Amino acid sequence: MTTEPITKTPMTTTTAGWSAAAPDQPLLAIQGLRKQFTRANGQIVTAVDDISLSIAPGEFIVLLGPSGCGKTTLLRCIGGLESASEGTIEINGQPMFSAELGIDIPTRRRGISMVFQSYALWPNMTVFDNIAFPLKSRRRGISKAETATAVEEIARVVGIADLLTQYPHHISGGQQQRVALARALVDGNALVLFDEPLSNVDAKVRKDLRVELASLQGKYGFAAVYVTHDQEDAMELADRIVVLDGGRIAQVGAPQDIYQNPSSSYVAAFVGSSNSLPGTVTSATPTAVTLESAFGTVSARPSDDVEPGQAVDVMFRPQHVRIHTERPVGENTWRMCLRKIMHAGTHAEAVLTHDHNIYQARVEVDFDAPLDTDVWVQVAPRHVFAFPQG
Ligand SMILES: Nc1ncnc2c1ncn2[C@@H]1O[C@H](COP(=O)(O)OP(=O)(O)OP(=O)(O)O)[C@@H](O)[C@H]1O
Repeated sequence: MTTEPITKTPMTTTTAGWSAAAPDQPLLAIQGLRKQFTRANGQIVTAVDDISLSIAPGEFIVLLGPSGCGKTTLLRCIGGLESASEGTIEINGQPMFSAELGIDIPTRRRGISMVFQSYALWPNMTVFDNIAFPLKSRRRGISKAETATAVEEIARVVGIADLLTQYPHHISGGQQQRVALARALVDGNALVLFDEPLSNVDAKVRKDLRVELASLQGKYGFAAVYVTHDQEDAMELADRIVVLDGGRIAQVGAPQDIYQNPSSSYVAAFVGSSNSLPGTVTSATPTAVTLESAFGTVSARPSDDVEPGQAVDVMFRPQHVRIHTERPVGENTWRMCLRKIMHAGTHAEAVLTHDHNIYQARVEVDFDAPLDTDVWVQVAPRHVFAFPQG
């Protein structure tokens, strides 16, 4: 597993003309970070558990995982809203936090911007003043004219130039989030933290904002740490996804890499959809894993993590399932009953059952076969994973 940053050349200046980090050093370096909370009943929760991660200038990192896996706590530690219990955080080579050395630089001096799910706009300020706020609160302020230029530029880029005199409660949720985005970007900080910023807007606006966010990042070159439990956000936005499980890193990698080579059944189930059933390994060689399951003998791709006799989760993705009405030649050919076809616009999902268990296969929109009849299902061994159980 790599926790090193990918190489990507960011722009070295941003909206307000600040310099980003040198491309050859990580913008953000986290070492051995741990955060424990004590609940009201005295129970200790380890929300972040020994996380080490480096992020390159201009890199877009998504922290992905189910509720309670520690995404927000990790983000809040980076932002200085939470003090970790152990470990270090450096931004641009400068220590921001060290439990050992007692360093804990306040949020406003970390050189970061934040965008929250709740927008967190000032209700009594116009859109203009909300966006201008970070510039006005700088210790060495900039002139009124420079502020106006910066605000107008970023408002134009995020598509809210006509709303500058409005108050937050007079504009839509999607527009409010654009204001929050503009406020985060106007200062030109090289690192922007996002905490589920799209979860309060409807699906269409979410999609639009996601595309705009990606293009803004391309334009301004800021690095991002983006928290979400939405795998579409993660797949579309991330240079690298960090999948968290119980406060620990389960896997780090480029979206396609994680999708195609998940390291565990936890990751396979969370990134992309998958079918799964239990099995027992009968042989494991450098070229193949063979196992017994409710489907009979199954051939899976090779894995260093399993050995004969081991109980495993057998997993395969719906888009790798082929459905045939006549028995095809080859391995991993199973008889299933076709129960339903669910249409989803560009494709369709066939719902199949075997021994009362449900499996899914992605099919063409025009796929047609009689329901409640038996079909043959085939999955190439290279698309079948065998993961140790647990
Ligand atoms: N202030 C707190 N006091 C006690 N426990 C906390 C506190 N904040 C978070 N936790 C616990 O730490 C763990 C991680 O929480 P965190 O909010 O970071 O998860 P998350 O992945 O962001 O979840 P969600 O997606 O639901 O926001 C959870 O078990 C949570 O209950």
